[in-house]
Amino acid sequence: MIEVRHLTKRYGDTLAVDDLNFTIEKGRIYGFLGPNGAGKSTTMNIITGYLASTDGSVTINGHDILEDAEAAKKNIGYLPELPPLYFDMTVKEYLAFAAELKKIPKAERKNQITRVCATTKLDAVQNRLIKNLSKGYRQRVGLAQALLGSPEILILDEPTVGLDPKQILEIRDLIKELGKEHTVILSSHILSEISAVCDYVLILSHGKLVASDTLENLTSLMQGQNSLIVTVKSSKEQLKEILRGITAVKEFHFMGDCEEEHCVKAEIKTDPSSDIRELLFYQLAEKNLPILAMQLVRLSLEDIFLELTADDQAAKKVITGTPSSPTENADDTDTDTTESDTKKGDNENAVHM
Ligand SMILES: Nc1ncnc2c1ncn2[C@@H]1O[C@H](COP(=O)(O)OP(=O)(O)OP(=O)(O)O)[C@@H](O)[C@H]1O
Repeated sequence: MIEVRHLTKRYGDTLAVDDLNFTIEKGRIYGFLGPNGAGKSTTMNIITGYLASTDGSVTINGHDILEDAEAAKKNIGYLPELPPLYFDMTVKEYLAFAAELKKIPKAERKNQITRVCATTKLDAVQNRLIKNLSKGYRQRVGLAQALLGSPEILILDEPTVGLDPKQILEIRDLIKELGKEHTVILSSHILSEISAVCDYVLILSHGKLVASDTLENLTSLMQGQNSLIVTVKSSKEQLKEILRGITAVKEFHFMGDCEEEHCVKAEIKTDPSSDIRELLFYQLAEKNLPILAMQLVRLSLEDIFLELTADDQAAKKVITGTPSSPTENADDTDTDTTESDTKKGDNENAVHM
């Protein structure tokens, strides 16, 4: 439906969008997630034909957004971050004006305006000046404008920014409703927003795509990134020997100083499906090495989002498609640990946290 290939945008020296590739399929609500400045608005402006790319292509239902702009744009309804509303017009006047700009045939305009006002629940304020509407209602006017012409795809840039909590819930409900009839792409820098509304997530960081998957898969992938933090009364060598013998241990590293004497603290990463707590307990007990503390840490969607978008390293960790995709980072980025180790004979490609 939408094919984005090698999309790149430079503003002078700033690389705002860096070789993006993704496909948007019909009938889903896509979340475009990333911190401020990640390149979300730039990408949306290019997809909707408001901005030219430096390189790469965007096709919408087979129509190139630059070469076949009119046919491509017919498929898209766009709500920009700052909708271009005319405050001195009434809602009805503004929608009539927008319908004309979209070249909707005159005979169809009235019906279309009635329909979009009903969908966005604007009936009661149709004759009010836009400047007298609340921000939530102005956002509905922007949405109504996007719905004119019955486009298959709706692209909404930060649709809830600046709204109060009640208005946010109302707009989210409206977007979910619209998702039943349209393919929706929604950008946000708020994770909870994406989790509440979308079923597929594209995470952008520094202009690059760092994750692309269903919300369900991303969540299970994240749950797979469990780690265990243990404090054991032993030497590093003794604990290393035991951890190297447990197949489910993918990697481990020693953490800072222990409060107790003669003990070590380590963070251990395991296979997604394995819980090694009991096994570790018995093996340590067999060697007379008491466990002083053990804590299972499950990463939340938020932790992963922060990890993926935190810094330039994020661009090297790409998660796409399946929950089993590797998330290894080949760089040694350990900063707050005193020593690190990986399984399988300190494989140079293996990673620690
Ligand atoms: N017209 C412009 N001229 C120069 N640099 C720009 C321009 N527009 C955006 N940028 C830069 O491009 C990068 C991406 O910006 P963009 O607005 O696309 O990000 P975003 O993810 O939408 O962020 P936000 O949520 O803050 O809108 C940023 O570094 C921004 O400063």
